[in-house]
Amino acid sequence: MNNSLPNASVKCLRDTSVTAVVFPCLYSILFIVALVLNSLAAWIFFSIPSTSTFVVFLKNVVVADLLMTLTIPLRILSDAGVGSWHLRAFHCRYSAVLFYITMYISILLLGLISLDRYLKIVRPFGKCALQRVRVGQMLSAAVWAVMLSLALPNVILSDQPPRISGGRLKCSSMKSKAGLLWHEGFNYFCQVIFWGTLALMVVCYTFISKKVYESYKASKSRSQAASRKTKAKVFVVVGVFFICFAPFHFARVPYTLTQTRNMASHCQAQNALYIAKETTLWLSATNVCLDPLIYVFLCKVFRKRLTAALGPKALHKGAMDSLTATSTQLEMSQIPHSKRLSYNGMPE
Ligand SMILES: Nc1ncnc2c1ncn2[C@@H]1O[C@H](COP(=O)(O)OP(=O)(O)O)[C@@H](O)[C@H]1O
Repeated sequence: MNNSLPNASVKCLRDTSVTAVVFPCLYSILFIVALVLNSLAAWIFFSIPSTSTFVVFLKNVVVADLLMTLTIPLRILSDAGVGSWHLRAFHCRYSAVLFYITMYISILLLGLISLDRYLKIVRPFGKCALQRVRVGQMLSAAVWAVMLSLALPNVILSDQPPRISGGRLKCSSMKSKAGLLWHEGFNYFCQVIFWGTLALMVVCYTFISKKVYESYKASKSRSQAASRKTKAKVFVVVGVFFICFAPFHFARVPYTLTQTRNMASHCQAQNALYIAKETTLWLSATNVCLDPLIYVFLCKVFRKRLTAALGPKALHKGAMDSLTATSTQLEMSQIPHSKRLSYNGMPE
């Protein structure tokens, strides 16, 4: 393996004619929406006591999403080419790393949330170790600690004087040989995190969906349409997760190889892969706006606090009902109360 920065990569100037205009605009919109939604979510969540692992994980997702949102302004300036190369270098070394880590922390936490919902159905009343608040807090802390410490070499090993040869500074040009090696290895590790979490979610939600369907049948519900709708809604969370993150994970591997090995020696191909990576990364980042919707749909306590905060008049009951109807919470009004099983796994 050739661990040195390929000459082709250094010589090939990054074409930023499109990215310098389009991405700052796209990220600006994302920043405003994400800041409003996540600040509101944080304000509500931190008035809710951590009485379940579910709330613990959701609180951690809010913190990760808020941190990720705060890195966006620097990304906007860096993409737009505003400021000196020092700003771009700061983005490469610190801000971009934090952006990626918080993204993967969110992914891991969403995996833990699906596992938690699954356990809630298997043991609605019993408490296994994973359902204890203390264990939830320790697991969340472990996720943060592992991700932060494993990404630290990405910061430390970006210590080379940046090579700017006319075009935009490439983050990989600030890395030593060891830095490039770690960057590539850590990116493979992140691929495992994403595809592993996706597999876990598919298994958990398939099981949840099956249980919800059985719950319908047991109630001898006449509404087959409602049952079908329920099953479809169950997959909304997994579907959104896949659509947001999968394209980036397909684009990331070949792009990383252009950074670390002599792959795609054609400059045009390198630029195309860069644009593909940037576009799909923006799509992944939109997840920071979608997570707050999950809180509304899945977390009853959150929904109650939100309604109270916005005031009963401000949020018309009809509007709230339609929100709940499109939710994945799957409250089953046709089912006798004693047999109801909601998507969030709790007998309502
Ligand atoms: N999955 C990841 N986790 C943590 N840091 C990452 C990850 N992927 C890339 N990085 C770091 O983020 C910075 C920007 O990387 P990258 O987006 O590949 O560069 P560029 O903007 O030049 O395409 C680099 O320091 C890189 O090591």
